[in-house]
Amino acid sequence: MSSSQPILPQGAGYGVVVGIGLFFSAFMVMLTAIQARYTGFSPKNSEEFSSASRSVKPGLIASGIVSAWTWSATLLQSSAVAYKYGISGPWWYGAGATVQVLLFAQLAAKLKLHAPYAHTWLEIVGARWGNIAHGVFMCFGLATNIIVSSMLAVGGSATVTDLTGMNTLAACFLTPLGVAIYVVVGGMRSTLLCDYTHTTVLFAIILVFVFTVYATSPKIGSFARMHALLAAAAERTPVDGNAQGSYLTMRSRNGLIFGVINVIGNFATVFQDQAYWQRAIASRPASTVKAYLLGGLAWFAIPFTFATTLGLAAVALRGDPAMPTLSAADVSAGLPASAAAGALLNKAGAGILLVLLYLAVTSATSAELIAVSSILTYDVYKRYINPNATEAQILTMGHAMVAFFAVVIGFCGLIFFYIGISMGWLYTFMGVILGSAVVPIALCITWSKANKWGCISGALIGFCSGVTAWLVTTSALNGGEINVTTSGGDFEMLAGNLASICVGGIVAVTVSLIWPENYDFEGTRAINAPVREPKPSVTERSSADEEEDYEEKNAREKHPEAVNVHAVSEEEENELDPRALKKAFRFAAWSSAALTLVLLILVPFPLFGAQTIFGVRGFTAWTVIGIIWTFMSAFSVVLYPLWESRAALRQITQGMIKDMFAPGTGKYTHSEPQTNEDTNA
Ligand SMILES: NC(N)=O
Repeated sequence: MSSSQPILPQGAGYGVVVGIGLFFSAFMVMLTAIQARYTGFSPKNSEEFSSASRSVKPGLIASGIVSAWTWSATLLQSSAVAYKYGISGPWWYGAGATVQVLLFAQLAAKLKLHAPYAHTWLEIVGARWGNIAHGVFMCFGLATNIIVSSMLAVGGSATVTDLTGMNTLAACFLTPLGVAIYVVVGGMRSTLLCDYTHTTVLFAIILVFVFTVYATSPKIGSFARMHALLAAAAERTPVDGNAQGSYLTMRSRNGLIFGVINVIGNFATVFQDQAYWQRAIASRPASTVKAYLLGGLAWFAIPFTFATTLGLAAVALRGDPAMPTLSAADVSAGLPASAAAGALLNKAGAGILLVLLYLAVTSATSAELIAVSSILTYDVYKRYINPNATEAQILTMGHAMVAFFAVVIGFCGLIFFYIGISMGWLYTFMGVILGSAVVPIALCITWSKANKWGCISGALIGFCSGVTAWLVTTSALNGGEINVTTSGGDFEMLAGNLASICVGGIVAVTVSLIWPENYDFEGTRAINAPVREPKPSVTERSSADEEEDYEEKNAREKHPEAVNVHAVSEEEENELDPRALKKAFRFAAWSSAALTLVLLILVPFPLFGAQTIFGVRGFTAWTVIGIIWTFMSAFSVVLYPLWESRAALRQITQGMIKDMFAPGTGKYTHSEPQTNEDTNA
């Protein structure tokens, strides 16, 4: 790790790692109690625990997407590629991992259309294609969760060790265990609320670094000075493969290679990670597409602006007495950001980076824990072990699996630590073993003609091709030597990623075109579909029914903006109207395709082709656009969720005030009207 002594004491490491876990556990207990008392939602119900009763509004879902998609790598690896390739690194990291979330909006729309009551994406695969497909794709799904969680553990623990000297293994185990406590306590809805608080602090800290680097730091302090320092760094050590060796150009061969790897790897980790399906499942049908488009666009600003700030600062500060020398292994471990934070702001910089990192790690880990718990509960326990499981058994299993996976994450971190695999290596490797299932999974959910055996064989043959291409390229380029270092090269990983996703896609599509299925999705629509009791006829209506109607009418008159629980589910039922969902899908398809074109082609390639080296004005404009984008992101995932939940917040506040002045009167009762926004509380 970096050559200098840790900037913070070990106690700070334990304090943050254990303290954040305990703080959020206490916060969850409080939120859950408030939620149960004033809104009527309680995670003691398994539907509420795993899918927040499918009722969450788009701002909070977008915030949850941003939070789940902000990994340790989002901050550390993006800064590492800025450090290695210059300004193209943050662009390729941000754009190359945003488009998948935008495109996922299409899958989310299809989910609501084809399987509105599913708990997991694997239930859809199982209902359409049976146990073999379910088993094969479950291996890909769980492998995705394990790789992502390991990356969180490995990246987070390397940085906490570097900053504080804390034992890496202790960090690997303590982080997921602390998160497991609050996930078990709160379930999906509270996890989304926790994500919201994490995201809020995350944006605040990123802006602190931005203003430090570009406005107040005596070491950099302006765009012009950063530009001059980057130009001087390129004079001393030109970047191999960049136009004129400059850090200030999008013409970067290795930046582009990283971009391609990034795009492929992140398709796998969105499309086959239950965490993103889970947010679509928790979302209200009418606003799922909006949530994913908003979440994707908001997220882009995090790696782009953070890495354009701290990753470039790490280059600019080379030679500064406070800046440690970074080896290739340090860069692969993602340490440029923490080195720059310490060099700029000393202990304060290191401290806030540590908090930032741990917020990112814990919120992404919470998403992974609840995702794996849902798969193990619904796709293993309920499907294969106890199909007649009761509500209580499902909930107990959900809790147990959260704890189990937290321990698994600790062990994965330990294994990767001992075999010397870093976060950067895992990040570029993920597409090699996961990429082959991307197209088959997308086809299963969206295309009636997708062929079962075409998709299964596509995923398996693509996997073998990816691993073979990766190893053969490693051997060919390194004189037959295959080890962790040689196999982690740019071309080696590029070959494996490309072979995996392309072969998987080509086999699945070709077989499906030759032997098309004609699936009507009736089987997937039936998954967990609620059994509706017919409304009693006028003659069968009891006086209790009439009394209920009378109360409902009264409540509506008193609260015109509110509806009761029955009305909410009626509204949700209306939102499942196929015509509206097909329209939402078309909107998702056009807008996500257009944004993908802009982010991956229209912006980077003209700059790549023109070999432009940014002058001070160009660099300033580039960075200021990132900063403005960051503010807009913060508004949409921090302020917008508050606005859309205003009625629920008012209801909770009123309940608390009532309780304060007349204890016991503020509690939510079933007959009390529940606002639309309650569903977001
Ligand atoms: N979530 C990512 N790829 O940072």
